[in-house]
Amino acid sequence: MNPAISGANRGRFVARTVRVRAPGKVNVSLNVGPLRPDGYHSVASVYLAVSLYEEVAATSTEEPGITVSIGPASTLDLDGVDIPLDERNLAYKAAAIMRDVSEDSTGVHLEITKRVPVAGGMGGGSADAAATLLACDALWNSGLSREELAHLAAELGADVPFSLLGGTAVGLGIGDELSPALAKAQMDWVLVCADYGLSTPEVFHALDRLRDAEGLVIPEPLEVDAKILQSLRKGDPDALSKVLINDLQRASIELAPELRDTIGLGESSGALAGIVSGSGPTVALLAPNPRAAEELAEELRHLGHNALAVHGPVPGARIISDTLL
Ligand SMILES: C[C@@](CO)(OP(=O)(O)O)[C@H](O)COP(=O)(O)OP(=O)(O)OC[C@H]1O[C@@H](n2ccc(N)nc2=O)[C@H](O)[C@@H]1O
Ligand SMILES: Nc1ncnc2c1ncn2[C@@H]1O[C@H](COP(=O)(O)OP(=O)(O)O)[C@@H](O)[C@H]1O
Repeated sequence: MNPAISGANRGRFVARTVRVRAPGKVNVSLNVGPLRPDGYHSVASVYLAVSLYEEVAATSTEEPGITVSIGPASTLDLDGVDIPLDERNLAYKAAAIMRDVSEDSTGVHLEITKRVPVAGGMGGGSADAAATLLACDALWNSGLSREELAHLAAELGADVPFSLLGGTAVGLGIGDELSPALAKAQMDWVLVCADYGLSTPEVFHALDRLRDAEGLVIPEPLEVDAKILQSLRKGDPDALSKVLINDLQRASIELAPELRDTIGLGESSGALAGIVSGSGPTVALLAPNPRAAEELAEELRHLGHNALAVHGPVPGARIISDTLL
């Protein structure tokens, strides 16, 4: 039973806050197949969870309903950035789904601490959804297994199951059919964040247009290059740098041509290789070691870029505190 309405507290509402953090991701490889009748594209991707985290604090409220706010500890400049706080917010949607499957649900307020660039190709909204699923599961004692939560996650978006799982994983289907992959060592990256976003569906459409114009037909089933998994398994950044691939990259560059320069600048400043993360516009630069990543980030910041050293793999969504107020 929910501690807020149990035992000594019966009859008196006691609010409880469950705080969860969930990572953003980089697609180390992303192969994209043809457009499917349901509007999605089949993909084969290797996801890597990186040390840039969203946090969701879910607080039970006596008033029924779901409310969402952006927390003051957010590190993004959110001026002019469009994050809906109503039922269109992915965290709101996740809480609504959990409410439907929980017997002991209450009202809930979700405070999101945003650190992953919005519409940046790093799955920030998906991390909020994954964190909210886990937080509401705890808050309402729903007792769902990780597998059941992953099922609900897939209803919320292609990237949401991975933020729940974390680590390194191969994603097939639309990216939601996950198999964990081994990664022996941490890889070091520098994320170069843009001050604008790209719409994921628009980037997929741009790729379709480019391929149609070329008459390019992608054979299926899609597969992940075994060399990607070998280099991750060995923890060999040099080998990994030679096989990074993102089919969406040229579409992102078509919509935001300066991304090509950002990758070039990173590579000429010491990165082993650079790649657009997912649909972009965040650029992920692979560094040979943690120190090189810090130095590269510093150098790029000096040149006026918003650059951040991170590492991965890191774990998926985790509860970090659970407090009765
Ligand atoms: C491209 C990727 C790579 O990991 O990440 P982002 O760049 O968004 O972070 C993902 O495939 C994005 O996943 P996610 O952002 O969860 O997508 P969803 O909300 O489910 O879908 C948004 C829209 O993107 C397009 N979409 C998404 C996934 C997919 N496999 N094929 C698609 O065509 C569809 O137009 C869909 O309506
Ligand atoms: N919790 C949320 N955080 C960020 N964006 C959200 C959220 N909920 C809905 N959105 C909408 O989803 C879009 C894509 O968000 P995001 O997950 O940050 O990007 P991406 O799909 O590129 O990884 C945003 O432009 C925003 O309008």
